[in-house]
Amino acid sequence: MSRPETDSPGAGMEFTLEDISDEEIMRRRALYEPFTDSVRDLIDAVIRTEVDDATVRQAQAEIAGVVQRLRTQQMDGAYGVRYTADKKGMAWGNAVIGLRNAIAPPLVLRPGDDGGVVTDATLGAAYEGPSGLVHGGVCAMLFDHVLGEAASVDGIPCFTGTISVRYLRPTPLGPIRIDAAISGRDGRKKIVRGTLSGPDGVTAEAEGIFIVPREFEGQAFSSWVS
Ligand SMILES: CCCCCCCCCCCC(=O)SCCNC(=O)CCNC(=O)[C@H](O)C(C)(C)COP(=O)(O)OP(=O)(O)OC[C@H]1O[C@@H](n2cnc3c(N)ncnc32)[C@H](O)[C@@H]1OP(=O)(O)O
Repeated sequence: MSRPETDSPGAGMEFTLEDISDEEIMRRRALYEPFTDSVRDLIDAVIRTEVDDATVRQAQAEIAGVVQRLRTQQMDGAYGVRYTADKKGMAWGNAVIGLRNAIAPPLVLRPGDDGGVVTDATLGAAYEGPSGLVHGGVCAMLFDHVLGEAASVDGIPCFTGTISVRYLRPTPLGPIRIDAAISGRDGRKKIVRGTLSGPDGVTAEAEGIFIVPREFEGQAFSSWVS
């Protein structure tokens, strides 16, 4: 299957116009959300299963059959960032928020009290680094996206220029929360700070410089459908 029409503000930064109705967005969400969740379950089951060797081999053959069936009709390349004519953004392949990406937790963001953004998620066995703890790279990835969303509150997507993470204490696997908000602005640059918390409080903090790429100026999204 070919991709929808591409609007190309710069190399490797394409947004793709796919003007579908709200009803069609809802239909796709209703179809793909449980589909992606079942693959998330599969990832968790593969990590934690203790069945015998024959059962593992049989499961592998069945999974290969499903993959073959799905690949009979496939888009070229990655999903991309798509948008409707009224500028609703759909980053459904995104590694952190992607509706169709089973490796995304996925994070669902909401406005914070301070003009920033907040998200709650549960990180299971697939996000492990040290035993029973969240991988440091996963923490950095989640910070990168959530701080980026906080920087993009006016609808114009910002790119990460620089981000630093201070790991204060280990983050246990399980429920987490991230809070982020803009702490300073300088032209196209925004300074954003955030915290990652587990059940016993803040475990890591991050600060980043997020920049509106010149090519994105004036290209605001109205909302982000995840
Ligand atoms: C509802 C919708 C939601 C939308 C929600 C969307 C959320 C998305 C969050 C995703 C976050 C990501 O993963 S983004 C993907 C990871 N990041 C990237 O791939 C970025 C790759 N780098 C680049 O594309 C570029 O280098 C940019 C865009 C960062 C900057 O390029 P540029 O625009 O040409 O910048 P330039 O004119 O040279 O400089 C502008 C100013 O920024 C400073 N500057 C430039 N680069 C950097 C840098 N890396 N770190 C610090 N500062 C920098 C310069 O000193 C200058 O300051 P002064 O002289 O003016 O003081």
